[in-house]
Amino acid sequence: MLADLTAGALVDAQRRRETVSLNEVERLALAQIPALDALAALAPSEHVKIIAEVKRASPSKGSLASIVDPAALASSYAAGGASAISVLTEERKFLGSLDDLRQVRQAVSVPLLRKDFMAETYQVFEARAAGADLVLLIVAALEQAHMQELYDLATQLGMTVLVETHSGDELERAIDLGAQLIGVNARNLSTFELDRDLFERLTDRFPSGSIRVAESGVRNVDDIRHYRSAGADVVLVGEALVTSDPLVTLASFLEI
Ligand SMILES: O=P(O)(O)OC[C@@H](O)[C@@H](O)c1c[nH]c2ccccc12
Repeated sequence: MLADLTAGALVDAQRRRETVSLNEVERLALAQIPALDALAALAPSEHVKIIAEVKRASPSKGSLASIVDPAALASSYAAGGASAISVLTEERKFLGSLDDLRQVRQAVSVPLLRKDFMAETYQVFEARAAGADLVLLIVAALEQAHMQELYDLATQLGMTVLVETHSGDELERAIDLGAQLIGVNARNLSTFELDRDLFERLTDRFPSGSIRVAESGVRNVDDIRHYRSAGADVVLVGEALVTSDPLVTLASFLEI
């Protein structure tokens, strides 16, 4: 469940911190070339935009794809027209790593999202140091004042935050942060239940000018159409891409 995933991610960050100190990771973050403008890349347009995810496994489904070369997969996502790429860096259940993110950064020039369970400033600096342009903050995992602190740090580092919600109350909290890029995850990260109609129920409550992201549960082009007709500007897709020919699948999605 969500608390365990977050606790595990914090233990792993603590371990890395023994090798790379907070001061050092901050220095590396500030030495990076500036972050790409993800809000521009994901701005509403005539067709739906896709954030394509590098995802080997998940706690709800187990192994999805071996992905020996994340950079090669990301290159085909970019070639196929993905507007941004999400790289899962959580190690325990999603079998990702920061190294995956670094490799992908070398291979593509579209905005990159570090997808992980972020709960301390160290992880935000790490994301930027590894080349991320965006970070994920999950409202259900964070207390508001702490989330604001992480949000503000990411913004100061030039990154964009994708704020993930799973209810109307969480959406309010995302809006209170000042979030401009807001996601609704169809999957409840505590029960792993999927609700593909949740986005549709929340879509009217997004502030005007915000970018609406529908996350999870896409099986095929009909699911993209469903999210799009409910008002999604962007859809975040993992499993359907890693278990198919990503170029073919993306081409069909981007017609919507
Ligand atoms: O593989 P899917 O069902 O297309 O889902 C992708 C993405 O939305 C999902 O991986 C995700 C959404 N929010 C998260 C938070 C943490 C880990 C993973 C996620």
